[in-house]
This record gives sequence, structure tokens and C-alpha cells, in this order.
Amino acid sequence: MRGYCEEALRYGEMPVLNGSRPRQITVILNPVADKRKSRKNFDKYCAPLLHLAGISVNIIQTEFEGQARELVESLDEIVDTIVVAGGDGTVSEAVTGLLRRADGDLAVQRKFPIGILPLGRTNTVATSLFFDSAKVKMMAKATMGVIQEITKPIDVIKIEVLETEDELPGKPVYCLGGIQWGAYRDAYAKKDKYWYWGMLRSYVTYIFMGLKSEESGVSWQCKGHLSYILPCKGCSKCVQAVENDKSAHRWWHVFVQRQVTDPVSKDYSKVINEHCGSKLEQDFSTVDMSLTTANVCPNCIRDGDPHIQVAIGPPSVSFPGFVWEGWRRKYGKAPRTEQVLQARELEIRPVLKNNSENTEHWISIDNEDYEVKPIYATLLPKKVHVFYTPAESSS
Ligand SMILES: CCCCCCCCCCCCC/C=C/[C@@H](O)[C@H](COP(=O)(O)O)NC(=O)CCCCC
Ligand SMILES: Nc1ncnc2c1ncn2[C@@H]1O[C@H](COP(=O)(O)OP(=O)(O)O)[C@@H](O)[C@H]1O
Repeated sequence: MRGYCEEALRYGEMPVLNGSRPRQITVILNPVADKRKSRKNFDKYCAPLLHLAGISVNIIQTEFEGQARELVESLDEIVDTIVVAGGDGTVSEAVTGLLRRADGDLAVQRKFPIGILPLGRTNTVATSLFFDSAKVKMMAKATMGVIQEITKPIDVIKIEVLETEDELPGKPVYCLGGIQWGAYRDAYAKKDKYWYWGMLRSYVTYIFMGLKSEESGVSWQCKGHLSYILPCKGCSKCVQAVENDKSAHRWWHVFVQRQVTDPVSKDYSKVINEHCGSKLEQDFSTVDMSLTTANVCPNCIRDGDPHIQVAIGPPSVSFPGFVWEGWRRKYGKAPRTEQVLQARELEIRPVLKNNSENTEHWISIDNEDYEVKPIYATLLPKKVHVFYTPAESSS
């Protein structure tokens, strides 16, 4: 911590230009994150660094679920830097609030950055930005990112509920990490039921859930229809130079989101990709399925076409196989998959067993629970800027 304090102090001692006010940030803090330890951790490991750096901090504590989204969506004008202090759920809410704003695109174009302080129980995106095996060091690194003002753009998935006979489309939800559906997600979500097992609860969950099988309320069969559009690095079909942007609307633009690029950077008119905009379809039936962004899966999504990774697990699993795979995941091993697809946009129409109103089926979006519904997911590559600390600048 001492190294971080000294570095923060160096920023604090920098002279402020005549007439300009000290830097101000608004921290949206979820006080119930990480089993209510978030405020204490913020005061202990983040606030002192911000104060040493001479930053004026305005803290807003959320009072209910969804308030982080409402706050960001309803700010009159975004003047101060917004820093989200909490877990994945609060970060996803804040980004949803930002991108739902009428001026959301303007904020994004101006590269208005968001700070993420990993004060939750699950901090998937923050962990990939500030990875450190020590939680305290990760909090300090994330705070230094805000102080140093180094930013990088990250991908976002826009999730829209499709209109059906019983469902009107709501407002979109934006996600930075991914979506999980299936038996492993359900077991993970129910692990706190076994709190009396203490440290062992994550392990015994897979045993109990696996034993209860049908009655456990776990989704052993995720079935549905998937349509997806292949990713493209940029070609004559999908990239339009700025000057030509007002050019005639082509029929394929219904399927292909046009990318706008600097006309001098590259001439895409000569790049041909026959597969650009191609739509593929398939049915699926599996115990486990996920959508992942490159933000949290640097090893499975390498440089290349920006895309959402769709991972489909096996069609069924035995009891020992379920427990073994659950434990592997607990150790941070990558999930075993049967099929991995890459998509720029996709539509998922789940087919629910019994279609009964009494049976609830849940998925996780950035580790928050949502009811299973038909959705359209669109990748927004490098949509939001976040503060981060390059590996070499950490102390
Ligand atoms: C691996 C992929 C599997 C995909 C299967 C299906 C996924 C279903 C996801 C459903 C996501 C719903 C996302 C959107 C919700 C909003 O439209 C809706 C309205 O928002 P608002 O107007 O701000 O209230 N919000 C909700 O329904 C919130 C539900 C909260 C439940 C705790
Ligand atoms: N004051 C509050 N009371 C109850 N829930 C809240 C409050 N503030 C935020 N939340 C909700 O808490 C949930 C979990 O938050 P999150 O930041 O992901 O922390 P954790 O990773 O510890 O679960 C989010 O859905 C968020 O909307």
C-alpha cells in the first residue's frame, strides 16, 4: 500500500493551473456489495489514495437495486468522473444507465470514462483489468487507474428482449462480462443455501444439486433456437467511410450494423468478405451455455474480429461428471464445451420445458439474475472507456 500512497501523493502535489478547480469524482457505492463490506473497504483502501491525489470525492450510496442505473441515466449533465464502487451487478447497472441516456452516444463518443472499483463479491471485469491475487491490491490498483486517468475501451453486449405474444420489449440491458444459462450457473447461484458448510459450500453445492437432480430446480436442459451473424474485421459491405456515410441504404444493412471509420485509415472498399453479414441458424439442447465478451476472456478471444463468444456445453452430464466439472470451474479452469461459435449479433429463442408458469428458469447477466426470455444480443465493440492500470505502472 505504501508504494500506492507515495504515487498518489505525487499526483496530489502536482500544481493546479490558475483558476482551474481540483478534480472531482462522483462515487456510486453499493453499500450491500460483498456482504456489506464494500463501504469499509472503500474507506480503508480507496478513499485515502483519492484524497492523497487531491481529488474531491462525492459519494452516493445506493439504497435499492436498480438505483445505480437510475442515477447515471438521470444525471442532468455528466461533468464529474463517475466511479462505480461495487460488484459486477452495480457496474452493469451504471453502464446500462449511461448507454440508455439520450446523450449516451455523445458521452461514449467523447470517451467519457467510467471508473470501476472492485468492491463486490464478484468483480469479473475489474479482475481482468486489475488482476492481482490479493484483493486489497486490486482495489488499490483500480483506484490508481482513476487517479492516473489512463483509459481503454471495452466491449459491451446490448441485450434486448424480443417481443412475443406475452411480452413487450423492455428497455435494453447492457452487459460487460457475459451471460450464463444452465446447471452450473444455477448451482453457483444457489451456493449460499449451504452457508453452514463454510468454505466448503461451493464444493458441496455441486454434490447436493447433482444428487437432487430433477427436483433441484436446476436447468439440466437448456433448449432453444439460435440465429447468429458472423463477425467481420471490416469489409466493403459493412464499413462505410465517413464521407460516404449518408450514402444509399443497402438491403443488407437490415442485418449488418454499418461501421464508420476514418476515410484515410484504410480503404475497405477493396476488402471482400463473402461471409460478412451471413446469418447461420441451429437448434441447441445442453446443460450449459454462455455468451462471453473479450473483456473477461482474453485467452479465448484473441485479436481479430470483434465478437461475442458463444459456448455450448454437452447435451447431458452424469452425476460425477457434473461434480467434477463444477469443482474444476471453482478452481478457475475454463468450462468444458462441445461447440464454440463466434457472433457479432445473435438471437436466442429458448424453448422452456412444460412452458409452465410455476417453473422458473433463470440466467445470469453479469452475475445478476434475470428470467429466461427470447433475446437479441448485439456486440458493441470498444463501446465504453474504463480506467485501468497498465501492468508496468503498478507498485
Ligand atoms: C447463454 C445465453 C442464454 C440466453 C437465454 C435467454 C436470456 C434471457 C435474458 C433476459 C434478459 C432481460 C434483459 C432486459 C430487461 C429489461 O428490458 C427489463 C426492463 O427494464 P426497465 O425498464 O429498466 O425496468 N428489466 C427487467 O426485466 C429486469 C428484471 C430484473 C429481475 C431481477
Ligand atoms: N442499497 C441496496 N440494497 C439492496 N440491493 C442493492 C442496494 N444497492 C445496490 N443493490 C443491488 O445489489 C446487487 C448486487 O450488487 P453487486 O454490486 O453486484 O455486488 P456483489 O458482487 O457483492 O453481489 C445489485 O443487483 C444491485 O442493484
